[in-house]
Amino acid sequence: MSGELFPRERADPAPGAVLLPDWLSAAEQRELVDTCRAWARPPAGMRTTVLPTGGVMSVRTVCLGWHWYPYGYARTVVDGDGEPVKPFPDELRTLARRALADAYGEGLGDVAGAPGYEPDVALVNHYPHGARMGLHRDREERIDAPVVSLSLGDTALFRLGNTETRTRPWTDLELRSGDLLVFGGPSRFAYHGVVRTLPGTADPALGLVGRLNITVRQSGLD
Ligand SMILES: O=C(O)CCC(=O)C(=O)O
Ligand SMILES: [Fe+2]
Repeated sequence: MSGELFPRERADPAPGAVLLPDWLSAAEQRELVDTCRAWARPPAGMRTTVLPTGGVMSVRTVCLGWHWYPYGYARTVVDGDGEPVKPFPDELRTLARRALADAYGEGLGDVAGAPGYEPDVALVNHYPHGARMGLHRDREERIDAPVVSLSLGDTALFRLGNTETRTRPWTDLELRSGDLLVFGGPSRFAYHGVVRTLPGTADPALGLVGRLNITVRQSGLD
């Protein structure tokens, strides 16, 4: 982001987890926000998710490729309008492969599922002011290929925990617009969540109220 005295640096908060700040250019961010708007439109558009406990998630979500619901994947929006999920776009496949190459570099060959990455699902979450996401694991996927996460809009306070428990140790990371976070290898099934977002921190030129997060994944389903 502009106004930084020193460039924000790459971080390796846990084995297999890599944060690349400002990975997306301003133009790429604007384009992705526009594309997310198109994905969010019905049919199979952005919806509110109700958990089996009856709780309502504070983010709103649209899925591509496979529809995530608590807790599984389907080809149609089984907990919404029932329409077929929108296809997983080639542009996200290309972007996610570039993300793994940049995050892991020469170590890519040692990360489970990173060589030959074939992502086929994306979850696009919109965080209005006040939204958060409790600690959870992304575990509806059948394989351990990395998750690629892109952040747009308001800054988030993201908590990366451990694979065993919902409790400490964890590392809190600031995810700003344009940041890339990859979690694969030993971090693939780590607990994680969004503690809060910081309203009004996005560049107004992005034209986005709140925060968007895109996670790209490989489901292992067919
Ligand atoms: O918004 C984020 O940064 C994380 C989203 C997430 O964990 C998920 O969609 O499963
Ligand atoms: Fe997640």
